[in-house]
Parts: sequence; structure tokens; C-alpha cells
Amino acid sequence: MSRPLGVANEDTVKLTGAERKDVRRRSFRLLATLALPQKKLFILTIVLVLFTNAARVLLPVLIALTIDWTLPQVRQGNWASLGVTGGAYILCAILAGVLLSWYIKCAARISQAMLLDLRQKVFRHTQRLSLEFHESYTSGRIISRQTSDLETLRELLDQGVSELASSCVFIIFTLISIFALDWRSGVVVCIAAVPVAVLFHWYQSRSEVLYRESRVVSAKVISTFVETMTGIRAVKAFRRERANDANYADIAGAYRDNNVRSFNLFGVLQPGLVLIGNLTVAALLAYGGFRIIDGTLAVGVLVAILLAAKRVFQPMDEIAMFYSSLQSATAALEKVSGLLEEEPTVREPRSPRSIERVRGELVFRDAVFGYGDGPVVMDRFDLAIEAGQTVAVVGQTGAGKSTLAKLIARFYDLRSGSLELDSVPISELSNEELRRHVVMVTQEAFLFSGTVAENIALGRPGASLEEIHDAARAVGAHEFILDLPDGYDTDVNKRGGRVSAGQRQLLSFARAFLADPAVLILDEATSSLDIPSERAVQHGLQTLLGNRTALIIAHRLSTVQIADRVLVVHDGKIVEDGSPEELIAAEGRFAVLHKAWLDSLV
Ligand SMILES: Nc1ncnc2c1ncn2[C@@H]1O[C@H](COP(=O)(O)OP(=O)(O)OP(=O)(O)O)[C@@H](O)[C@H]1O
Repeated sequence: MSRPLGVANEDTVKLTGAERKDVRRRSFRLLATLALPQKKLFILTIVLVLFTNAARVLLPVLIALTIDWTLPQVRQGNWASLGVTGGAYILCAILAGVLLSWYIKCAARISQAMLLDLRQKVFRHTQRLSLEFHESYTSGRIISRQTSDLETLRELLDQGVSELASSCVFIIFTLISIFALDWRSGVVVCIAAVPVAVLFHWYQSRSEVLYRESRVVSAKVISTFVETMTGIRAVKAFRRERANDANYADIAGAYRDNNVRSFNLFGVLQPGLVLIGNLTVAALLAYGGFRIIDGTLAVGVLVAILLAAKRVFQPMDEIAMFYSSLQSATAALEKVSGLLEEEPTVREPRSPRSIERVRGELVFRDAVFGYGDGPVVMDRFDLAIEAGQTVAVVGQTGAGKSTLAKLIARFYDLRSGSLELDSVPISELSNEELRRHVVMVTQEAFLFSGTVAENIALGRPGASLEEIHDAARAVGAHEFILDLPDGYDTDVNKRGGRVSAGQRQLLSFARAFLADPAVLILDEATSSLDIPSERAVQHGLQTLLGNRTALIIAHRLSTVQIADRVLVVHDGKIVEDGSPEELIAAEGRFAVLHKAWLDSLV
């Protein structure tokens, strides 16, 4: 039987005994790592809970004392006894209030610190996970882990835990006080614990599956929403609105049904507890009444016992609520801990090597690669690219051009064989060093929120404004940047700051220029541009390439003209390799592509 590692069994609602044990163990381990740094505050909170509840429990005992001892004393003229019990009562009431307020503050500090820690852990960890993980685990799911699951945990930690601790201590103290007043009545209250335990067990076994299902369905609601909105252009282009509405209504309906079933279950638990509570008080009253007639119980004691018994069942309501949010939060914790258990497939080397003077020579040897467990995309691949060479990679769609680029950038690791940069396997370089030597400019030319200058500076954090301007000038982006509303300080996400696809491309060239890597990869980098814009960026491109090693993946053969060498890739293999002129003369695949391109220009 396989262990439900990471997010593997995330959508399974009914787990086997062993799976359930594993999932619970990792959830509580996570909770423990979050709680551990709050150790001192926890101890203080426990002490406060004990004292607050001791003060609260003393109140009905003091009432019993007043009825059975103080009143007869006052009748005999001893007014000082009233001062003693009255003063003690006021003192206990004030103490209970002050300690309660302190305790609430401590509990809130603990829960907020734990949540902050968890939120950061989830963010940091999901960022660290490899591309392979993100390609199968949709962003919608991650958003649901980060929002709805953490929100469920927040509800539990914010109110649930503190109320549970307080309620339990209160119940125990109250029970002790009942035993102290009259042990026989204490036994009656304890008997009532049997149906309470049966009811909780019934609720727990049914709600566990329901709450796990709730997490799965809630993640689906969020994922569907996020994916529809991210693909809103395609939705509109293909008129998917109506079909999406129906799909969303089904998923949201399933979530509603799940919630209704949870409420129905809770609707049995809560009134069940109230009923048991009322029956116990009635039993105590009947039993106590007979004993007053017998003369074996004082009236004041019975009043205090009844007050205390009512108070034993009062927090049951809160415990029921807590139990419900505990079940929900446990299901959420199962999912979040699963996500945190995932390991990046592309790992940092334990003892990284370093390249002293990087030249930019790339060598694939007997490289085998496939995505995840999928089919082999590159089989026993060999390729050597000299330092400083500009290599264009062409080939049909799906031939493996982008895969080649992504392997050099180490977005994925090879299944076997090696890929070396200046004779050092790239998997032995630290991520930081590899990113310094190899920069990839992608088609999307993603801009982060912030100013134009900040976006260029990403290429080399800490670069001066002068260096940023020089980089923009070098690739021909300076002029259009100056025309933006605030020049280099223009916010790229604000109205007026939005730039065209070609301008975005130039900004990413400037970023890469500033980074000054030894190896530059341009994956379809100019394909989103129209012919005039492409001409405009050609100059920038030439400057950018300079003397570095460059791998250009281009559908448009105009870019190929600036290459020293052309590789034609087919089915993950290099089928032609030579200078553009040689390949045209050889009349192979490249010559056909080249002719078709020339014809298209006419
Ligand atoms: N993330 C992925 N997961 C699984 N298979 C993938 C992934 N990306 C690409 N592939 C597969 O790998 C093969 C090579 O794809 P690749 O993207 O490298 O081709 P390409 O030559 O760049 O194509 P195009 O010119 O259309 O971008 C294809 O069969 C493709 O289906």
C-alpha cells in the first residue's frame, strides 16, 4: 500500500486506516512546529486559564456559602460575615474579568503568530517547488490552500482553541466544586458524560469525511473561478460563458450541498447536548428535592449545585462549535501539510561547485529527458556549443526546441546523461550562480508590479540608475521609456504605464543586458512582434547578444540570419547542424524552411 505522500491523494475523501494515520501524523507534526516557538506564551496562557476559571467557579460556591452560612449569621447580628463573603465574591468577579482579558490577548498573540508562520511557510515552499509541480498542481489549488484552508485554520486558532481550553478547565473545576458540595450529585453529573461521549463519537465519525470533502470541493470552486478569470480572453473568444456558468453552478451547488450536510449534522449535536444538559439538571433537582425533604441536603447547596450543573453544560455549546471547527481545520491542515511535504524535483546541490572565469561553453552528453513520468522527449542527446557562439534552433512545433532551452536554464533535470557549463555539470552549480551565468528571455516577457526601472533592475539587483539607463539605451528602449508618463518611474501596472508587446520585449532585453550573463537563451523572444517592431528590436538584439553564448529559438527565420550556427531539431534529435549558408546549400529541412520564408516575404 502506498503512503499518501505530499499532494498525491489530495482528492481522496475516504482514507484507509493507515493513510488516515499518516495524514494525521503529518498534520499534527506541522501544528507542533508552529506551536513550538510560542512555548512560553503557551505556558502563560495555561496559567491564566487555570486562574480565570478557578475564580469563575468560586462564584456559585460563594453563593451557597452566603445562603447557608452568611444569612443565618446576619440574622444573629453578625454583619461582618456578609462583608467577608460579599467581598470575596466581588474580588473573584473582578479577578475573573481581568485575568480573562489578559488571557484573550495572549491567546490571540499565539494564534496570529502561528498563522503568520504558516502563511509564510506555504508561500516560501510553493515558490521553491519546481516547475514540474506547478504544471500539474494548478495555481487555483495553491490559492485555495493559501486562502480558504488557512482561513479555516485561522477560525480554529483564533477562537476555537482558546475557548476549548477555557471551557474544559471550567467544566473540570465546576465538577470539582459540585463534588465538594455534594459527591452524590457529582456522580449524577458524571453519569451524564456517557450519552455526551456517545453523541460526540457519532458526530466525529460522520463529520470527518464530510469536512474532508468540503476542502476538496472548496478547492474546486476556487480553482474553477481562478482558471476562468485567468483565461478570460479565451472564454470570450470562444463564447464559453454559458458552459462555464453551468459548470460553476454544478461545483458551487456541490459545495452548498456539502455545507448543508455539515450543518444538519451539527444540528443534531448541539440540541442533543442541550437536551442532555436539561435532563441532568431535572434529575439533580428531583434527587436533591427528595434529599431536602429527608433533611440530608441544605437548600443553599442544592441551589449552588443546580447553578453549577447548568454551567457545566453551558460551555458544551462552545465545545460543540469548537469540535465542528476542529474537524474542518483538521481537514484543511491535512491539505496544507501535504503541500508542505512536497519536495522540489530540481534540488540545490549540497556542496555547490563554482566556475571561476565563466566562458559559456555548453555540452550535452548522452542526455535523456522526459517530463515527469511521461514519454522520453530527448533520447541520448549530444550537443556541444562553443563559448561565444550564437546558435539558432529551428524545427517543427513540438520538436523539442523549448525543452532544450528549459534544460539549459535548469527548470528541469535530465533523467540521465549530463549537461555541463564550462565542464561543470549545471546541477552542481548553486541556483544563484546558475541564474547569474544563464539568463532566459521568454516570449511572455513578464513584468512584475513596480516601476520600469525596478523591472530592468531585476537583471542585477543593486544596479545604479545610470547602469539601468545604459542597459535601456543599449537595447534601444531608452526613448520610449522617456515618453512614458513618469519615464523610468512609471508604474507598469497603472493606466498609462501599460506597454506594448514589443516594448515589453525591449524591457526584458534591457533586463538581460544588465544581468550580463555568459549564456543567453531567447525562447521565441521576438515571435510576438509584428515585422516592423521586430526590425526595431533586431538592433537591440544584436547588442544584447554581443560576445556571449546565445541560443535563439525562433520560428521567424529573420533572427536566424544573425546566427553563426543553425540546429534543426526533429523529434528531440538534431537532424541538421551547420552555418545558415551550409544548410541552405545542403538542401535539407532548413533549406525548405528558408525558401518558404523567403517566399512569404515577397
Ligand atoms: N510541460 C510539459 N509537460 C509534458 N510534456 C511537455 C511539456 N512541454 C512540452 N512537452 C512535450 O515535449 C515535446 C517537445 O515540446 P517543446 O515545447 O520542447 O517543443 P517546441 O519545439 O518548443 O514546440 P513549439 O515550437 O510549438 O514551442 C512535445 O511533445 C510536447 O508535447
